[in-house]
Amino acid sequence: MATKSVLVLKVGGALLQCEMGMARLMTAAAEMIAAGQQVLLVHGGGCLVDEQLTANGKETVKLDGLRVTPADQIPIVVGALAGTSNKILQAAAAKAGIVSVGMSLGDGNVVTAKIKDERLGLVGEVEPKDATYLNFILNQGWMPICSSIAISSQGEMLNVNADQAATALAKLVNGTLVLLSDVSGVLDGKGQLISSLNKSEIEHLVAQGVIEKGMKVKVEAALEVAQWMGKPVQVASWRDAEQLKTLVKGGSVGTQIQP
Ligand SMILES: Nc1ncnc2c1ncn2[C@@H]1O[C@H](COP(=O)(O)OP(=O)(O)O)[C@@H](O)[C@H]1O
Ligand SMILES: CC(=O)N[C@@H](CCC(=O)OP(=O)(O)O)C(=O)O
Repeated sequence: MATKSVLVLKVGGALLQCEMGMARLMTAAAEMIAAGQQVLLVHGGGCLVDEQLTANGKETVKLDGLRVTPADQIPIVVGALAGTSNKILQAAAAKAGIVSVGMSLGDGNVVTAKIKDERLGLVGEVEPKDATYLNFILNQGWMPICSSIAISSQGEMLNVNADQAATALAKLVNGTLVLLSDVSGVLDGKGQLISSLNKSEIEHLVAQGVIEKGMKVKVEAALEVAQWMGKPVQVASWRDAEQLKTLVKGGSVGTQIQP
C-alpha cells in the first residue's frame, strides 16, 4: 500500500500526438509507481475528436470551452476518446513497463452521470460514486487509464470534459490532482507563467479574457478540487521534462491553484 495520496494526473489530447511527450510522461509514471506512488491517469483527446469529426464531415461547435455533442456525433466522440485515445496511452504505458487498465467513467460504478445542460446535447456532468474498482486496480500496482466517456442511469453515452472527469475522480480517491496541458501553466496577458492563483485572481483574469476557452474550464475544475481538498491543485505541462522531474520528486510545478 502506498503511503502518499493517489496522484491523479490529467493529460490533454495534444499529448497523444507527441511520441516523445508520451514516452517521457510514462517513464515518469513508471518511476513513481516503482517507488510505491499510486498513479491514476485521466485523459482527454479533444484534438483527436476534432480530426475524426472533420473526417466524417461533422461540424465542431464549442460553448464556453465545452463541445456541443449531438447524438449523431456520439459514436465518433466515443470512438476517439474511449477507443483510440485510451489505447494509444495504454500502448505507451506498456512500452514503459507499466501494467495499465484502460477504462472509462462508465466502468465499475466510479461516478454518477447526467446531462449537464440541454443546450450542449449529450454532454455529461459527473459526481464521484464508488472507489472500489479504482482502488482494486491501484492496489495491484497497476495504473488505471481513464477516458472521459460516461454512461447515465438512462443508458446514454455522455461526453464529459476531461478536466471535469479528473475532478470527480480526484475527489473520489481523495487524491492529489495535477492537470497537465501543452502550456507550462496559466499564462498572464504577456504570456508569462503565473506561479499562483486564488479565486478572486482567477475571476479577474477570466473577466479580462486572459483566461479563456479550455483553460477557463481547467482552472475552474482545479479551483473546485482545491477548495474541496483544502490544498492547491497544479496546472502544468507534460511537454516540460524539468516539470515532470520535479513532479516525480514530489515538488510543485506550473501554476498552483489555491483553495
Ligand atoms: N491564460 C491562459 N494561459 C494558458 N493557456 C490559455 C490561457 N487562456 C486560454 N488558454 C488556452 O488553453 C489551452 C489549454 O486548454 P485545453 O486546450 O483545453 O488543454 P488540454 O487539451 O490540455 O486540456 C492552451 O493551449 C491555450 O490555447
Ligand atoms: C464536453 C467536452 O468538451 N468534452 C471533451 C472531451 C475531451 C477533452 O476534454 O479533451 P482535452 O482534455 O484534450 O481538452 C471534447 O469533446 O473535446
